[in-house]
Amino acid sequence: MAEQLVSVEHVLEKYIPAEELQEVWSVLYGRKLRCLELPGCAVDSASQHGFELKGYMFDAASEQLRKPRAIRIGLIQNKIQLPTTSPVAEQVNAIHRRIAEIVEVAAMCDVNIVCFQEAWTMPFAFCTRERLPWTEFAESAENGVTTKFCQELAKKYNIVIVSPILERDESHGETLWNTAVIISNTGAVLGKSRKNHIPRIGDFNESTYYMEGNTGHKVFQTAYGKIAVNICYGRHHPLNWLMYSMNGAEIIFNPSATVGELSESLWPIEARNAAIANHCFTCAINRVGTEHFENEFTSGDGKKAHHDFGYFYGSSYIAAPDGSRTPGLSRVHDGLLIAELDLNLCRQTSDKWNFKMTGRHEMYADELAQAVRPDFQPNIIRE
Ligand SMILES: NC(=O)NCCC(=O)O
Repeated sequence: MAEQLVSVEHVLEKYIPAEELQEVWSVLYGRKLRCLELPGCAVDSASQHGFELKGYMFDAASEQLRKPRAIRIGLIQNKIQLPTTSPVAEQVNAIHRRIAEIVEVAAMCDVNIVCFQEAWTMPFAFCTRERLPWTEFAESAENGVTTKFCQELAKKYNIVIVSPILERDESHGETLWNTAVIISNTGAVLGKSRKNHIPRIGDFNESTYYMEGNTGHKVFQTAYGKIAVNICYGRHHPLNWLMYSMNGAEIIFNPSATVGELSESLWPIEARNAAIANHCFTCAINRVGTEHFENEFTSGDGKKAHHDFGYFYGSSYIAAPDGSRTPGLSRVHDGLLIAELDLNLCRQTSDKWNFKMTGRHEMYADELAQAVRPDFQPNIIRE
């Protein structure tokens, strides 16, 4: 089998002549971002623990009345640590240990907010449709072992943590949800945001496991800025991004689990477009690796029964309101992507492009209200 491409950026850097590379970066990525100088101890630790570490800076123009609002965010992408047949508690513990190593490096780099990938404590077993053992990975958002683990890290490092888990909601008949828990830098659980849109495509048999979210489009005021979480498949829905932005999100995280054949060509477009359209920063995070399941499964799409989803292609990246973006993390390795953002760029870009002012939302609201009615007739004029 041919070796997997590590990243598109590697190929560009290898083959584009140096004198043209800068312009190619600008055309493809908006502008060439400055690299962050990261402390030697962080670089050493990332290399010792075998994960990629990259850092970039999105600056903004200086203003007379507002100070820069520079904060650092970190996105973590990773493989599962143990085979999917290992005992559940061992799998969870092993992933906790891995994430603790990476968060420690984030803290060395003065990261203020860190976000993990979708359903980060478990293999993405929702392809299988089997209940046990996968539903055993579900935990309380308020006091499950993973939330407690994150609370300790948050307090230790004074860091906000976005922790997307499979949630078991004991107050509502043990209902399962796909939920991001937001843990404040004080260690308190600030709240939770559930996945609104559930995929019904290919092997993504997720509706077998959990329900469409009922938490709307919450925005969380953290010590470092206003954040929201649009989980995975929600990135295909422009109105989902829009509503987080309407509630004032300055950064929208998009923790995901998606595979090459299905979505890799959409990946660089969707979160980046959302950053542009909504005058905010967006953060696309995807897991890496291929996860093997003991029992074969099919998905009613004519494909022969198989044991895995295919490869999760990583490529996590951050996009800014002005359309610029970081290079992606690798398609194959665990990694930590750090960016320093000046949040003033959100309003500066909004004042320049005026998408919020020119949005005509009242017109869409009226037309959408009609379009969802059972007696709706499309507005088509015919001769
Ligand atoms: N986890 C998830 O929603 N995946 C769906 C596939 C995709 O949106 O690319």
